[in-house]
Amino acid sequence: MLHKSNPPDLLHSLAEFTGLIDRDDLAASLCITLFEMLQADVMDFYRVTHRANQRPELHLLVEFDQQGIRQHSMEQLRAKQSPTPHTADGFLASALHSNSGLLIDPTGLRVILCLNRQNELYALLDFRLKNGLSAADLRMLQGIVRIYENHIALLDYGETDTLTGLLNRKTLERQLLKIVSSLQNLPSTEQLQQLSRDDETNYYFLVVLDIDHFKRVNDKWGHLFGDEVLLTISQIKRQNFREVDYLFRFGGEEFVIILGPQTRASVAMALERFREAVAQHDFAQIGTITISGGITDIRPFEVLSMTLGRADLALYAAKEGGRNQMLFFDTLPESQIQSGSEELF
Ligand SMILES: Nc1nc2c(ncn2[C@@H]2O[C@H](COP(=O)(O)OP(=O)(O)OP(=O)(O)O)[C@@H](O)[C@H]2O)c(=O)[nH]1
Repeated sequence: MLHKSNPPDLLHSLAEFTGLIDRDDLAASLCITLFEMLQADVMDFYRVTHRANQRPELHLLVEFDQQGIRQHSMEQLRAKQSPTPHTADGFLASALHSNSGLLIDPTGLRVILCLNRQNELYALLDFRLKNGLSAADLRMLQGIVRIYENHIALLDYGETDTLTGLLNRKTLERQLLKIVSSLQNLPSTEQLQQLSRDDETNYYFLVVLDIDHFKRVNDKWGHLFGDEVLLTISQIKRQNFREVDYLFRFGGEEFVIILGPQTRASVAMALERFREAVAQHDFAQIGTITISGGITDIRPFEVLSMTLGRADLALYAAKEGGRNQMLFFDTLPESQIQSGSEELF
């Protein structure tokens, strides 16, 4: 039985969460709405991530019980270097593989809601109740889930670039801010501030990518062909990176990727694989296209323009050095950094 059956209160809660644009805040707000509405003992919100040919992974983002609410973000979980997915018990595991929107265990006191995004499982809400739910309660729950899913779809629409479907520039600023904030709360902040990078530690990296001689493509084949190249490269990018990597179209023919936390070597490997996949792709009529990239680590206490500035310097060096290559900022000679920094910072 619904604990809070007062429609104005429920409407107020719904209005609150549809006013939010941050997905972590949205998850917490949904939990608060439902926790207040149901006679729940415990409520857990899991984000589900997918990788090609692997089982979906669960990440516990919100825990709510009689002690209160504990909220985590994907960035916090990753920055703590504990991206280890949550181990699912039997009921959670069955929810991961079911197409149903709602699962109720035989006692009627444990319920899992499946939240979808673009026909893919996006999150699971697992709650334990004091009393079972009536048919009317279930319909109400399903309605709230649909409002949440529609809101996520609208947020996606506002955060993506229409041509490529990648995240847009506005979203990059917000995402970087979240990562930088999660880094500055770590005990190892000092080490992350140091300029030199070791091979074993995991860092976040930002990469700026630029299509080589793209103007020639537009000039020779026209903008429609140019747009097709942008689209194809975005698709190759999606196939080569994980769902948890952030892929942005920064503007025109420039792309940004945020990777991590991972080692320098694994970033180099992923980017090399992507560079090769583009270089080996046969672009209809046009033939071969290559890309260049500049890579830098993301440091605590810095703003986007500083991170981008370092990556841009490395990209510039990659172009100067013959294109079709990815360069780390910290491999540039001091003279190149000095002269570039004067222009950029
Ligand atoms: N088709 C298409 N072209 C775009 C878009 N945005 C930017 N461009 C084109 O991208 C080209 C960028 O050219 P430049 O910055 O001069 O550099 P480039 O030819 O790529 O050469 P390098 O970067 O030095 O290798 C210009 O011709 C822009 O018009 C877009 O959305 N669609």
